[in-house]
Amino acid sequence: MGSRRGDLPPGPPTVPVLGNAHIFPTKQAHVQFTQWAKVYGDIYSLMVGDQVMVILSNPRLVQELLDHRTATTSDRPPVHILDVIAHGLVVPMMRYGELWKDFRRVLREILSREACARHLPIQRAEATQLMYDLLKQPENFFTDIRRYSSSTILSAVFGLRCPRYSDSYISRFFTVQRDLSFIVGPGAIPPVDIFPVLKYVPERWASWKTMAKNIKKVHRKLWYDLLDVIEKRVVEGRRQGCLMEDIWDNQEQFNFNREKMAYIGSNMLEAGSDTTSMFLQSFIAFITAHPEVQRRAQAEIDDVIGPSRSPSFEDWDSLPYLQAIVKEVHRLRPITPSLIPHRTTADERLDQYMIPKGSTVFVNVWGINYDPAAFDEPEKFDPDRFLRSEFGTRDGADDTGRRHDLVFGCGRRFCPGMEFATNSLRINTMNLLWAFNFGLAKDDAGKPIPIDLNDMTDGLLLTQNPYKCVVEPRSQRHADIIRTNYAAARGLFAQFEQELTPDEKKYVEEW
Ligand code: HEM
Repeated sequence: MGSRRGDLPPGPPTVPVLGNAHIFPTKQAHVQFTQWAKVYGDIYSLMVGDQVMVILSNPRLVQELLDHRTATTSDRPPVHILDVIAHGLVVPMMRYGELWKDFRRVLREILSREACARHLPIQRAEATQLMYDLLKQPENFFTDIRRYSSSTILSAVFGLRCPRYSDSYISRFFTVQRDLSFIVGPGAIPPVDIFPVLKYVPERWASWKTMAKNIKKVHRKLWYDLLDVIEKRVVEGRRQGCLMEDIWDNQEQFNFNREKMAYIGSNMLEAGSDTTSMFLQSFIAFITAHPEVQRRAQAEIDDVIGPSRSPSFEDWDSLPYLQAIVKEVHRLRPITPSLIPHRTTADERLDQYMIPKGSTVFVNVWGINYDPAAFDEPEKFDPDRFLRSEFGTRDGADDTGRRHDLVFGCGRRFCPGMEFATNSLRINTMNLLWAFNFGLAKDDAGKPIPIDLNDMTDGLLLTQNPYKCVVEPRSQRHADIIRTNYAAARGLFAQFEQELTPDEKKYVEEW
């Protein structure tokens, strides 16, 4: 146990029993994955006990294995704690099989391009509130963005918006997110997936089991409460067109019982909320730290849109420099820098190596995006690289298998929410640059406080840790248009505010 077979991809030396488990990175894994790629190559392996982990750091290899051989590379490694907490109903970590196919079929249908087009009005209206919030409380931009992304998903999925960061559903959701990230994070519970025998330690010696039970209770209560909102609305004839009402209406056709319905809603919320806000938080950090890029993007926006109206969705195609900025932020801050691992269900050969059935495969997006053989000065924030070449790569770079949407995953596990997410990113990046100047905050002595772009979160999802910046409207005219648009959006919001508490309603009236 722990040793590496001769036909596997190379990797760091192993020790008996543990293999490489003792050096498997528990923090910023993508950074270590990238360092090892420099030593062992674009395909290498790690042994964790007797489990094989393969790390791919080259787009051609990713395409060959995960995009082309999807029948045998679409499973996920087991995560016992999610079986306990969520009965295995968390789609991003769900094992490949009939249950996953049932969920995926529904997600494909309700997150299709046409379905997402139906939700554009509320996405736009929520984005208007984001601008309005930034006008009124610019110092809270970090949480304003998080409110935006969660409220947008809650609105589209449950027809239920949260006008405030502290509103009940949204804050219950954030608690659930925090608990879940903690318990699936490194070191929170013993390594039960590597040593399954640990699952059978009685609860009196395994406090993590009590913790998991408590988290499960809070989770299920939230998801079932949200489902009750939908049921009540449908029964009382107050439908408002959200995604969960579609699922409710088609539950037989979808083969969905109450539990599956409760969890599919939660899946969209969990997978779609922080991913979107984290991108926008990184985006603002980069444009604040690079004022010359910000000014040039604003000049482009002014040419196309001007100060007399706010951006419309259709403007996106006329803004090549902004498109290049968004690509560059995706390159430098991929939200999931090692994606979510896939697992093989048959032996596969890749180049000269064997990848045995049951291997866990990580895509080292970070290493691919920071590869000096592909990108000139890969650490540099340089949106122009995407104007010079399709993928931002240097002359003569090998682009086999390279694609813009790798940050959204591979093969059959490709993110089903990409369309929804992309719409949000387009609307908000246009709005933010049209409406505001983002500048460095100043300390008490009036000295600018630089943003440390290397101060990033640790965990499955990657963004900047909270930072300070000054957010100011670009002119009185811009501010007036934001206020007018927010007032106009109130009509649409009303359909999503049926279930607000009296306190929340009062807030909306006074805000
Ligand atoms: C910037 C925003 C987003 C990014 C970067 C992102 C990225 C990803 C990635 C990398 C995966 C894993 C793909 C793989 O395993 O190969 C994934 C899976 C998933 N995403 Fe997204 N996502 C975003 C937004 C969303 C949104 C808005 C939703 C839903 C409304 C969503 C729903 C899901 C679901 C349900 C899965 C699991 C798919 C499966 O395992 O079959 N995501 N996403």
